[in-house]
Amino acid sequence: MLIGGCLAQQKQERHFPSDFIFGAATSAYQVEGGWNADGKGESIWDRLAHTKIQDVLDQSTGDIAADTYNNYKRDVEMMRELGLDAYRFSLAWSRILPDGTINNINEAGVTFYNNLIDEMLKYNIKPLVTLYHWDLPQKLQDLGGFMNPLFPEWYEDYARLAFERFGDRVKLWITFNEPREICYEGYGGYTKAPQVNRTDIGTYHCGKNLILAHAKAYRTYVTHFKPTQNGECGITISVNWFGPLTDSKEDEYAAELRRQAEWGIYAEPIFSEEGGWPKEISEIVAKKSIEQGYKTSRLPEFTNEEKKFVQGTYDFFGVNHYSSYLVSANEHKVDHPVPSILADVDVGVYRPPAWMPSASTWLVMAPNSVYNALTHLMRKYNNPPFYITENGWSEHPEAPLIDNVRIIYYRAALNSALDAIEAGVNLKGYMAWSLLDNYEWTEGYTIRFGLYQVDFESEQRTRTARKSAFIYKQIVKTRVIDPDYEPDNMTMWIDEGH
Ligand SMILES: CCCCCCCCCCCCC/C=C/[C@@H](O)[C@@H](N)CO[C@@H]1O[C@H](CO)[C@H](O)[C@H](O)[C@H]1O
Repeated sequence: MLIGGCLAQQKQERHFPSDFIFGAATSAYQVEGGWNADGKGESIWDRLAHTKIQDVLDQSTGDIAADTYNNYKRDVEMMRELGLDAYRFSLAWSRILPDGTINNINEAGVTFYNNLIDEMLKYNIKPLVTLYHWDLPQKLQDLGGFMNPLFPEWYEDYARLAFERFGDRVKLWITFNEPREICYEGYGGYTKAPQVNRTDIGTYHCGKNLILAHAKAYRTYVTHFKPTQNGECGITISVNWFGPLTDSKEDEYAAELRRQAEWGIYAEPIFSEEGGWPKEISEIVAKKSIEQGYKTSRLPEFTNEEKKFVQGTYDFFGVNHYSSYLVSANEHKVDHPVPSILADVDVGVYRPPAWMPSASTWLVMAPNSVYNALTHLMRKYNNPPFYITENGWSEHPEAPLIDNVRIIYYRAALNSALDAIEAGVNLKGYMAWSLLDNYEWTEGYTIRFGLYQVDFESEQRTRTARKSAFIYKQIVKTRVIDPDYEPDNMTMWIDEGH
């Protein structure tokens, strides 16, 4: 089209599908507070925050956090303001089962989640419920937690109760949030509760028990609940992109090994046609284990029966994606504990300085990040239904409400998601992390991810919409990413019908 003698750039509006689900995400320990309210039992994060306060950057706890336990109606109002289709939150296992076992149900805890779910459904907001988001009942950790071979049975009992009590209204279930953080950081390392730090076997033994627990819960859902409740059940895996630093074969192989270490060991047994652990890392760990004097591999093998039991246990693949890294076979290596999973794969990781840093050391703004991760998973696992269950940008507490960098990040990530959809990725939805500022684990309240700012000094934990909330609201409403959209002001409202 020619206007004034020049070719006018027509805005090529790309739309998200009309049935695409936009939402936001949180987790119980990070937002709820009420750490011991109404019969709730102690979790491993209560224990860490209360006994290892020196390991938390600002010596804070999640005892109150954003006080969602008392402010959930305000949180639902914020979901309405954003016009969300769905909201992802997690159940605190120890709020429902204080000692972790099915013998002692805390009805007050069940009531809290029923109230939250009912308030959301009043306004047609779909609950996307994570059964486990890192806050194991301490009483189960006292028995070994994820290292105990009985863990899959404990977890299946808990999941079954959740399906019984909430499954009439909850149609999207996530068994675990981020096996990597649960196992590698919590059992193979020290950076997450319960800080077991068994670098040699923690990641691997936790990983096997977690995967078996996931499969038990999934099969229980499909057999006993799905026929009447018609919901879907999946798992959320932390899938940041790890690509080769150069196009050399060594770096390509090194990148594949790092992907296997970061998320392949959890995805392959569930989503791959072969099942079981990824071949390359399995062979490496077996060889190194024998060289190191172990009688058997530090990565405990699945039996053929277990492999079959785990394979195909999904209705969708939940992807938590934030950033990318470049992997080298020989450069940028750092010392890792020996033995440990990162020493096993023995590769280097690099991020170009041009990739803008956030407030989180691990999170930088990388080009085509969502596209690279999702198209790789599509090709590797035959394009299962995907939900991006977390994606977001962090800033420091003093950053202004006019959070223009977060807006750049979200627009780039959502454009990359559209690129992935156009490439054929079966992407069904996107959950922004996070609805509101929350307790960022061992970084306490020093890191902020919220579309809504939380004043943690105020009694009522006042929530205030950041500019990014208005931008996200517009994308949710129009299903279009308009790079020029600017809100008229910073006063939030609820659109009719929400
Ligand atoms: C100069 C050094 C260059 C190399 C950098 C070091 C190598 C890093 C190796 C990659 C590590 C990536 C770990 C990142 C994981 C995150 O994606 C994951 N932890 C996100 O978890 C979710 O994060 C949310 C916001 O932080 C929130 O905490 C939520 O509960 C989590 O599910």
